[in-house]
Amino acid sequence: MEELKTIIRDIPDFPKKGILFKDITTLLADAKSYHRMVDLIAHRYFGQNIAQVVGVEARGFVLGAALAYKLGAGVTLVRKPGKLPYRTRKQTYQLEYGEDTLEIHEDALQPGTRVVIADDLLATGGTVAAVYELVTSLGAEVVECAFMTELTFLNGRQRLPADKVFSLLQFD
Ligand SMILES: O=P(O)(O)OC[C@H]1O[C@H](OP(=O)(O)OP(=O)(O)O)[C@H](O)[C@@H]1O
Ligand SMILES: Nc1ncnc2[nH]cnc12
Repeated sequence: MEELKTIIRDIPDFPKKGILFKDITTLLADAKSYHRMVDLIAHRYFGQNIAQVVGVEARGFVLGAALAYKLGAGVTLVRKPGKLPYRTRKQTYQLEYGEDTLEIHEDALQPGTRVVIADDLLATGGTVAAVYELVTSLGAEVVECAFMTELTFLNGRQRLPADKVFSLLQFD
């Protein structure tokens, strides 16, 4: 895991002064590291009847789609406002460096569908808490929220039930 962590690049003061941005593009571009990261996360959910992976725009799509393919699941998109064409549910939230809104199609998930929510990074947890709310409001069952990386010092996991968070790489 230490090897995977070193491939992630730190960018100070992006997108705002005081934020240390974890740039995962370097990990994604490295074929061996990207495949290893996806394989390690997917392994956790084999045999668990995951029907859908919910990917969070935009970086969450890169993990979510690969994970869904490995698990034989479908992909459900949670997108930034105004991008989904059909009727949507919306949730506004705070994240480490601002405020945003996310949307899901109101017919995207059937009640009882077993889902994994996938995103690249857990920081304050505002984003994933909003996605969790959207997904559960449709009646789906969240098996777990899976992240490539977690900034543990921001305590984002406290925004979710204790048994619903998994991150592959942690930064203290
Ligand atoms: O835990 P939080 O404090 O909510 O922050 C984490 C979120 O921030 C980033 O998304 P961003 O909104 O920057 O979007 P992007 O994936 O489109 O770059 C990241 O991909 C997570 O979704
Ligand atoms: N520090 C950070 N680095 C990368 N993505 C983020 N999303 C929220 N906080 C972030």
